[in-house]
Amino acid sequence: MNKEGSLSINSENIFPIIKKWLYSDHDIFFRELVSNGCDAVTKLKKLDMIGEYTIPEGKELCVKVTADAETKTITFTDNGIGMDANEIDQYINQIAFSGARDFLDKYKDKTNDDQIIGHFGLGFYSAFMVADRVTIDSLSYKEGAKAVHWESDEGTSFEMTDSAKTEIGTTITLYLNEDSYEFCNEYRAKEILDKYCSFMPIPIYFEAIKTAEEQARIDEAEKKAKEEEEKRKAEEAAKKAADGEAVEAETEAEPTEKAPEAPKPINETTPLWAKHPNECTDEEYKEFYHRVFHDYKEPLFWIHLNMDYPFNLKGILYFPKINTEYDSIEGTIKLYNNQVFVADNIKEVIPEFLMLLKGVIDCPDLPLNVSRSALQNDGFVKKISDYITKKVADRLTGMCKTKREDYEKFWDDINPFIKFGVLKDEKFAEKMNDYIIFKDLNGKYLTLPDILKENEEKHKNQVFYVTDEKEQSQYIEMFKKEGINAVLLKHNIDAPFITRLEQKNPDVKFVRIDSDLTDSFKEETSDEEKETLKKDSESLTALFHKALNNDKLTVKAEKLKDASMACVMTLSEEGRRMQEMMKMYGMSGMDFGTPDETLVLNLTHPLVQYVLAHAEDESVTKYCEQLYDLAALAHGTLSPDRMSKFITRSNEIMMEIAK
Ligand SMILES: Nc1ncnc2c1ncn2[C@@H]1O[C@H](COP(=O)(O)OP(=O)(O)OP(=O)(O)O)[C@@H](O)[C@H]1O
Repeated sequence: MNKEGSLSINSENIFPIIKKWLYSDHDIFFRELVSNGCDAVTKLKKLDMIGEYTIPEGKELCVKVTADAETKTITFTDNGIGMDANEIDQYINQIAFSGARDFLDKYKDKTNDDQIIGHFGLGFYSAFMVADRVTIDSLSYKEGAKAVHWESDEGTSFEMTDSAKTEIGTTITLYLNEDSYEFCNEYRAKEILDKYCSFMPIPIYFEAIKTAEEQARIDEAEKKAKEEEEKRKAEEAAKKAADGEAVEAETEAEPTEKAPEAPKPINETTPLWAKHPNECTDEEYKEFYHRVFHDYKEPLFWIHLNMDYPFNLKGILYFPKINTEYDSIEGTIKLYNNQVFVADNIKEVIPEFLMLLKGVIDCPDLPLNVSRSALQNDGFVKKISDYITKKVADRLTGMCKTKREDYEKFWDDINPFIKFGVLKDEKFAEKMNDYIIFKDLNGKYLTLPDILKENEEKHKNQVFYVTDEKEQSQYIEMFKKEGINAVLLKHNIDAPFITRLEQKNPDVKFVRIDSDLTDSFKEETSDEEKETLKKDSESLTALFHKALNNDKLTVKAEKLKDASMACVMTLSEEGRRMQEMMKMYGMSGMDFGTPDETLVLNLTHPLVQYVLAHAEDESVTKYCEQLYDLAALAHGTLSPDRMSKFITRSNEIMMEIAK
């Protein structure tokens, strides 16, 4: 047999397009060719099942990939169904190439922003991304079939002749072009196979052949190591002999040559997600998590998705443990199509907030050979995404209802995720509404209605919160002394989250613990005293403005119950939130001035009384500066300049005491 033909593809048009398309993932040819091999094996197994073919006893059907760094080739061999000359003509010469051409025609004008998900659909043709010359040797399972050799240079014309292949199946050989030699490197090839093929349904074996030079280097190193070991032993024996110790003849038998271990497939043909949840143990879930996500920490818990109808979807979503409250949370959702890896974090299919989790989703029904924008508008895809969201919400609310202890235990880790979900997804928000809890100053968890009820009497519809336990410790102490509760809201997500809560509950107001001093902290004052307070406030304001050379600072005099505190700084809630928002939108480089600070001076404290009584003294400036800095320090840090002045001044004050 000898057949030649033209594939009627204009390489000048097509190659630049393909190269552009696959610029970032040239490596997908591994996936396409290995999965073609798996398909061929699956088909043969089906024929065996329906009695049209009998797989010889003991024969393992598999795919073998060999990366040969010496000859710069990669071969993909399967012992599946095989193809005869007609089939190659039909599937490769016509369908494969026309398929690739259709694909390119359809997408050549699209920009990179609208990429095809995972580049599905290029199939066999993707081999030409990395190889100038590709050959196929195939023997069909059909009785009396003749083996065929097919080859093509550049992918534009082909030649078909007889092949010497004797085993049923197909071998595809890629003669890599110079730009693509990296793919026959053992480690690179293995890395790509791990990425795409780790869970394909047929065993895949990998073999690497080193270059002659590499092999010679390895042999040389082994020889050297052996010689050194022998030299060491001889020296040891000589030393013992010199010391008069009897030198025992080496009784140890030479280690018997170990039989070489049978090669192991690189993949797991039945991944955990494909099993029924009842058949999986906690240990298996954890092991899978560590292995797939390279996260040494234990996951908190997981959700096994297992759906057959109305669409087929399987997967496992893990809630990861977050290292510290400052960790940015970034998950990975790996998308598979029938155990073939497609890509990570496809936001068109997986709701954005779920991308903070780690997990795998396998959905064979997904239309993957379409562009991203098409996926986004696809009703079916929307259903999938809604289903996943619902499952996650059900699991969380279920846990809150029946295992409240667990829910509270996980809350610190999972709350940023839930809050992000509430902000991003209205349906999720609706479901989670009654299951948002808040940790209070005593470490107890309360719902919003619980907190409002607690505060009903003195602070109706107000929720006090802490964002930083260290910086706000002075206020926490005050709150605790007065028996007023507050909740911890320490994550970045909390700022937009409480804004949302306020929008949804217009009566409720969240105020940070340091934003104001409510009447609860002040002594009761008669009208007369109020008058004096007002006057004192005015005098102190004038005094501090002059001393600090700052007219803008708001100064207030109060009679606080806690007599041990001379002064406190408060920051207006609104001003602070506004500033935080600016920061979040990346406008932090701009100067927005200090947020509305108020220096509250405690008139029950002797120091404040002293300042008031000695307004004319020269030393009073120092007192004012020191009080102002102390109030600011209790609330965070000072600027470097202010800090050095503070230290110098503190030393001076101590020197005065020492006099
Ligand atoms: N290793 C193989 N063994 C048997 N048949 C094969 C093999 N590789 C390819 N084929 C045949 O060639 C056809 C075309 O392959 P190609 O990879 O281009 O597209 P596909 O696998 O059908 O689709 P896609 O890869 O886009 O999902 C296949 O459908 C199959 O019939």
